Amino acid sequence: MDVHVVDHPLAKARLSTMRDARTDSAAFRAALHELTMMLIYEATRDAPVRVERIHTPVARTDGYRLANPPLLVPVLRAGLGMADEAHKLIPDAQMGFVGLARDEETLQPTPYLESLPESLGGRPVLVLDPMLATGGSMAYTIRLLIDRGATDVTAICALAAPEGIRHLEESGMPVRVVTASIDERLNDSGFIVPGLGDAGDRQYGAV
Ligand SMILES: O=P(O)(O)OC[C@H]1O[C@H](OP(=O)(O)OP(=O)(O)O)[C@H](O)[C@@H]1O
Ligand SMILES: O=c1cc[nH]c(=O)[nH]1
Ligand SMILES: [Mg+2]
Repeated sequence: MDVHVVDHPLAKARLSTMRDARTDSAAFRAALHELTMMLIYEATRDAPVRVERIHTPVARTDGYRLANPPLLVPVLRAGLGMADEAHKLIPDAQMGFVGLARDEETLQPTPYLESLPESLGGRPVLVLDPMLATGGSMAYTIRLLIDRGATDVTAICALAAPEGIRHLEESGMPVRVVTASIDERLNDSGFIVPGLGDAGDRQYGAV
């Protein structure tokens, strides 16, 4: 499985702001927005482009646009904080939504929303979720996408735990991971260490 760690100094700075327990919700959301831009930028580096002739005020030249804009799929709640920034970079993208809440005891994802196009054959998909912990939520989401015919899926995560990467690898599903860090481990409560806490709560408040 292809795992790409975006360890650019500017990405590290945004991630450090998110990790810092003193960062308030507004600053956390702002740092996640900026980090999302960097992750999407890297994730689409090799995306095929369509070339068309355009006119500058001075001359004719080649213009470029994405040949096959991806479907963006934020995983609610925490992934919502990545949706608008990803959409700004790829304005032609369609967006689907998946809502999952991890059970605090079993750590299994409980689904509460699924709004996805019926058929995804031939379409790249970018799944947006800041946290890849046990990998259960991401694996659940990717399964929904594969069941609709997706074969080109990229998980865009601010942070990943080694356990989550291993989970996706062992699932055998066709997925690539783009993240700003692979942290040390999960703790006994399934939180990423050192991590940043609960990404949903830090953006929107505790539920
Ligand atoms: O890899 P996993 O062990 O499945 O954990 C990761 C999931 O946990 C968080 O969501 P959470 O369930 O806390 O929901 P929230 O976004 O509403 O806070 C996070 O945004 C992921 O979706
Ligand atoms: O550390 C973690 C693990 C799962 N979900 C989060 O929001 N944070
Ligand atoms: Mg949460």
